[in-house]
Order: sequence, then structure tokens, then C-alpha cells
Amino acid sequence: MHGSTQRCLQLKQLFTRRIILFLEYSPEQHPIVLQIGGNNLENLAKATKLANPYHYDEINFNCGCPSPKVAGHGCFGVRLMLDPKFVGEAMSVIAANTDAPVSVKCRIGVDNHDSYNELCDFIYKVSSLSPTRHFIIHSRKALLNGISPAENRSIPPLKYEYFYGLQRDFPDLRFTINGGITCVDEANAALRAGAHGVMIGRAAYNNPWHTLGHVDSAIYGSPSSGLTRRQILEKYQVYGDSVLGKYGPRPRVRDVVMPLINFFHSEPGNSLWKRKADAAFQHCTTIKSFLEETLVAIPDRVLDSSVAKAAAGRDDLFADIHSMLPPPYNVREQEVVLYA
Ligand SMILES: Cc1cc2nc3c(=O)[nH]c(=O)nc-3n(C[C@H](O)[C@H](O)[C@H](O)COP(=O)(O)O)c2cc1C
Repeated sequence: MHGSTQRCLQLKQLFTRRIILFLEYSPEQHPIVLQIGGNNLENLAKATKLANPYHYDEINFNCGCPSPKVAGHGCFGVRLMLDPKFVGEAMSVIAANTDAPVSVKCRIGVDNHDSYNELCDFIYKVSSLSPTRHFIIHSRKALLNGISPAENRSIPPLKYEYFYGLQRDFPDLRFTINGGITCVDEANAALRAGAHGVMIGRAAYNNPWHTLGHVDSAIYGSPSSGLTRRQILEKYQVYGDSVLGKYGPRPRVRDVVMPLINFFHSEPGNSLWKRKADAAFQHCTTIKSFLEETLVAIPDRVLDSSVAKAAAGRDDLFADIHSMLPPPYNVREQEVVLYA
């Protein structure tokens, strides 16, 4: 091989490696799951392939979003719960285009399709027609009558008994409970009642310090890091500044800061910090300068204390759940062609 051709090849390999490293998440960001949504098999295959270089730990399919844009006009999200055969096909397509395990996030029903048996039919068909073995269950149904997505997260009642019914009736599948769980005490109560996993949505965003600050010790049994908010922000700044503009114009300072916008929930200085943040988003180009400009709003004692004891949650949230389970599921096998 000519020297120049060899150099060319080496450069190409180096370049490819750089691109791959650039797309990978750092070890401390794992496990990380990508959620995709849609109702076109070809596009789902393309999206899954595009995600491959990022090495996600799981690819999740959205069958839970009730937004009119998604489940109404878009005809996907939670509307897909009405078509388990399609979801089975979609999950097979997704699984065929990734090495990562695949999962489904769904509700417990849609409108008047809200019986436990219909939910079981959905789980049975999807898991029989595809390699899906993990389901994340937002334990309330969705109403497609025009109410807002926020109302769809509070108006339909939570029915945790459906979740635990699924665990009983599908012992070979893995289920993660979601909906209305607000702290580590409640997460532990769900695990004690038998849930394989717990997903916390709004509480983690609305009050990340008190909700997530105890997870390592209270859920995983590791020693508490003892880090203060200031120390966490110092680490976050290094991470944040390293990812700014990684994908062209995004992420911007605002994108990187938003997950932490409620970091000082109910602490002195919180409102002032948010006002300063709004102003700083207009001109700050680094996380370092953003923090320098805004943190003057927060007293040192708030910044320099480590996480206090968690507020007690509803420890008995699932105490009686096993006495409330719906009657066991009767499989309607004839309707399903089993996944080979
Ligand atoms: C602002 C917002 C955006 C959300 N976006 C998604 C989404 O893209 N995909 C999804 O599966 N769920 C989404 N959810 C729903 C949550 O994942 C979760 O199912 C819901 O908030 C109930 O859990 P919680 O009571 O712990 O918040 C969103 C929720 C909120 C508040």
C-alpha cells in the first residue's frame, strides 16, 4: 500500500473513532434510555438505526402520550394501545434494528377501553408478537376527549391494583410502576410490594434535591455522597460546558440548566434565582458565567449544606394493594400468532 493511501486510511479510522466517541455518553451517564414515538414502521426502523452509535441501554416506545398533537392528529402515543398488533410489529422492527433491549411505556387504558382484561390483552399481544420484556406502566388511563396533557396526568384516577395485577399475571415480564410516586419512601414501598422498578417523573423535576438526593442511599444502599449543592453545581458546570453546542446550536445554556431550574425548590432566594436565570439565559454563553451571575441570589448556607433527611412519604401507599387486585387474566390465545 502506498504511504499516502495508508495515511489516508489511518486518518479516516481516526476520524470515524472521533465521531463515535463524540456520540457516546460518558460512563456516569449510563444507564440511559432513548424513547421514540411514531406510527410508521419504516421511520421507526430508521430512528432506531440512527440511535445505534449512541449506545443507549434500552430503546423505549411511547404508547402513553395523550397530547392531542401526538394521540389526536398524530395518531400515535397512547392511541397505539388500541392497536396492540401494530405495537407488536413496531417493537419487532425496533428490536431488529438495535442490540439494546426494548421496552414499552403505556397507560392502563384509553377512554372506555379501560378494563383490566383489555390492558392484559395489550401486554399479552405485544409481548407475544415481539421481544418486548419490559413495560413501564403509568397507572392511570388516558382520556382523549380534548383535556390537556397536564389534566391527563391528574384527572384519571391512579389504579395501582392494575399494575400489581400485571405483575401477578405476567411473571416472565418486567414491570416498572409510574404515576403519583413522589419520594424515596414511596418508591421503596412500591418495591416492597413487588414492583421490579419505579419511575418518578414530576417530583424529580419539581424538587430534584429532596427527591433524588436520597436515591443512592435509600434505594441502592450506597453511602450518601455528602455533596453540597455548590459541589454538585461545580461538577454540573464542568459537564454542562463540555456539552454546550455539541449538536450545532444545541444544547444551549437554557437546555442544560432547565433540569436544575427547581434545584432550590422552597429555599430562600429561589424566586430571585429564577428571575436572574431568565435574564441570564438571554446573554450567557457558558454554564460557568450563568452560575456566577445567578448564584448570588442563594444564601451560602443553602449552597453549602448537604441533603437533609428526606421528608417522610406515604410509607403505606401499597399496604393493602394485594387484597385489591382484579380477577386473574384469561388469555385469549387464539387471537395471537406467537413470536418465534
Ligand atoms: C412536562 C412533561 C413531559 C412529559 N413527557 C413525556 C414523554 O416525552 N414521554 C413519556 O413517556 N412520558 C412523558 N411524560 C409523562 C411522565 O413520564 C410520567 O408518565 C407522568 O408524569 C406520571 O408520572 P409522575 O406522576 O411521576 O409525574 C411527561 C410528563 C411531563 C410532566
